[in-house]
Amino acid sequence: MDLEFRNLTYVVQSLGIPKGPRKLVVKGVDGRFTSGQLVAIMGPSGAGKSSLLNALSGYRSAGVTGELLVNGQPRDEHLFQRSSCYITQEDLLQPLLTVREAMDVAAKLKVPKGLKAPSEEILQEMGLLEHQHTRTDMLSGGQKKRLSIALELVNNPPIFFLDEPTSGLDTVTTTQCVKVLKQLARQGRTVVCTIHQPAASLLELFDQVYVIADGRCIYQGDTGAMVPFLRSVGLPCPVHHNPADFIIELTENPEIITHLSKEIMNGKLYKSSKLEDAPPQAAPNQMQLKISYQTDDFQETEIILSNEKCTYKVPNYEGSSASVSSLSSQLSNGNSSMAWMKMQKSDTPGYATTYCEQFTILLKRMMTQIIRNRQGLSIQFIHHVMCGVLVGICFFNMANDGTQMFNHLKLCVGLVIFFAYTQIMVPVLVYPQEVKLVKKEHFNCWYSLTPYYAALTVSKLPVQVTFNIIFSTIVYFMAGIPFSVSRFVAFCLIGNVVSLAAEGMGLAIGSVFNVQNGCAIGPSAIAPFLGLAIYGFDFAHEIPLLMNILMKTSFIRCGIVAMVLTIFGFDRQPLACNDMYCHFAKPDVLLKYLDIENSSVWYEIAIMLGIMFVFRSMCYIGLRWRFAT
Ligand SMILES: Nc1ncnc2c1ncn2[C@@H]1O[C@H](COP(=O)(O)OP(=O)(O)OP(=O)(O)O)[C@@H](O)[C@H]1O
Repeated sequence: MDLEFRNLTYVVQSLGIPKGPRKLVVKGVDGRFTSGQLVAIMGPSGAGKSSLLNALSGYRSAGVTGELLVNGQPRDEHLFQRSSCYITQEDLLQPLLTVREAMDVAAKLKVPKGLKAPSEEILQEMGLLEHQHTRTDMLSGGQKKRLSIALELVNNPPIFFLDEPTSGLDTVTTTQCVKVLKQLARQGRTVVCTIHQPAASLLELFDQVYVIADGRCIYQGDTGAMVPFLRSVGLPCPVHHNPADFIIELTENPEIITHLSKEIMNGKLYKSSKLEDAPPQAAPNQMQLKISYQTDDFQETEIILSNEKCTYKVPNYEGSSASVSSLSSQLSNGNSSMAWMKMQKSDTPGYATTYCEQFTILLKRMMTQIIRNRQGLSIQFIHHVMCGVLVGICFFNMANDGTQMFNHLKLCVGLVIFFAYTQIMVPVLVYPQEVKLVKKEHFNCWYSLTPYYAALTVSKLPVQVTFNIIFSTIVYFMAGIPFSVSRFVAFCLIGNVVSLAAEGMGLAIGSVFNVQNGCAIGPSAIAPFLGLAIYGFDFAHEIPLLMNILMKTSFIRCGIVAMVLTIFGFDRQPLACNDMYCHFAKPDVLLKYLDIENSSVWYEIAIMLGIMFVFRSMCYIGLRWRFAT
């Protein structure tokens, strides 16, 4: 597939706020990347390489304007997303799975039922077959990079975008990696990657170079034509100097950037080494270097030479009905686009599998990862048991003592805070990395967000609920709360609902705001809810209406009220009184004193579930919105 862009501009909000200052990072560039070519986007740091790649691939869409054409036709975003893949600079691989398992999950999600993905061949080609039983987190940097490529190869997309695939790799591994990319390109794919400053030997492996500086294109053309171009504009590259180093050194001078950008018409021109290599008599003037593309209609592209015109038909973007025998043969015989067309036949628009299949595959993957995370499980187990025993010791056998009214309240508040803080830490620690991974997989059309979100919620429940029940049981019996089935069930249920609501709040803040910072502020976001809860137990004064309404939004308050109602409700008998007079020995007195005698445990739990639902919906919408921009 040929990719063409015209007057491409990318504007970002410098401070990340909608009405904040804007910065132009890609400045109306043109260019064209053809199938079968390995293209390097080069430039100094901060030039806009990643921004250009993100804009071209669709990984970023907010702030991008300009014309994007695929095979000469305007780009259909959904179709393009399905036909391309984006490999991030960071190796985002699912942890705790072996190479083979990761490949199998990718194949199940990306290849429609009935078609067999050539996982074995791909692993063989990528040199990973002997490491197929190694866990992804144990692989070396180069192997991780090759696995990232292998995972995307299972459905054989015709366009590959890679952001700095060689960063962090040594020279030998870098060369191996670029050779793999070259092989992919030779099989008929369009492979575009950003690269910092390649060595001369590495640069030669690229077919085409696109150099960007200060958001403008300063060179576009065949790799071999770069030095002659620089010579022709009065900037000869010294002999024995690496051309990549030389052109990047030139960008230190803003005037040279302007000069080169004008010469290459900000990417409208393509420098061909064939024309450069042509004998002087075949090039009577320098105009033959200036080639531009014009599309009169969606079927033809005109290449205008100095005074001659040649026209060629572009292949049809929407597809072909040609049948192909087997996918693996297509992989090796180079008919990448055809193979891809065949892979896309599925009942679910946009995805190779149905939502139900996606949910099942993802749930299985998540459960496997949870079970294999022995260290995490052990830490959680010890944490819950230790905290349960400590809380139990603090309030040992107090639950039936009519003189301990304040300690009873402290126990209820303490329990709710424990459940809230324990769960809100989970998004803080895990979510930022998880979101990056999901964004990559979702963007590369592995699955939709809905089944992912459903699987995420369901997969965590068994472990979360089990640990909460362990903690609750220890506290319940150590504190000496009288046993009744309904009281015990409500006691355990409250803990779980509070923790789910707190986790939902952490996820919602993380999704709506920046994921890293959002998750980090999650724990402090509990504080206002706690404040409202404590304010609500103001025995002396009338609570103003506004505060009353705000208090209703505090899931912490709901949790505490439900906890008090559980411990002192359910027809509880009067508490033991070892003093002359115990004002709160009768449970009804305490409930009346707290002004909650008319409330019910199930009502408070229902409100908490409602709040949890709102938080989790916010998280889902926030994620959707983030991924869409
Ligand atoms: N979301 C953003 N908000 C603010 N500035 C941004 C954003 N994205 C990119 N920029 C700015 O745009 C410019 C280009 O960034 P980009 O990451 O594309 O550069 P790069 O050429 O890939 O650099 P490097 O090689 O160092 O990764 C930089 O000055 C960067 O600070």
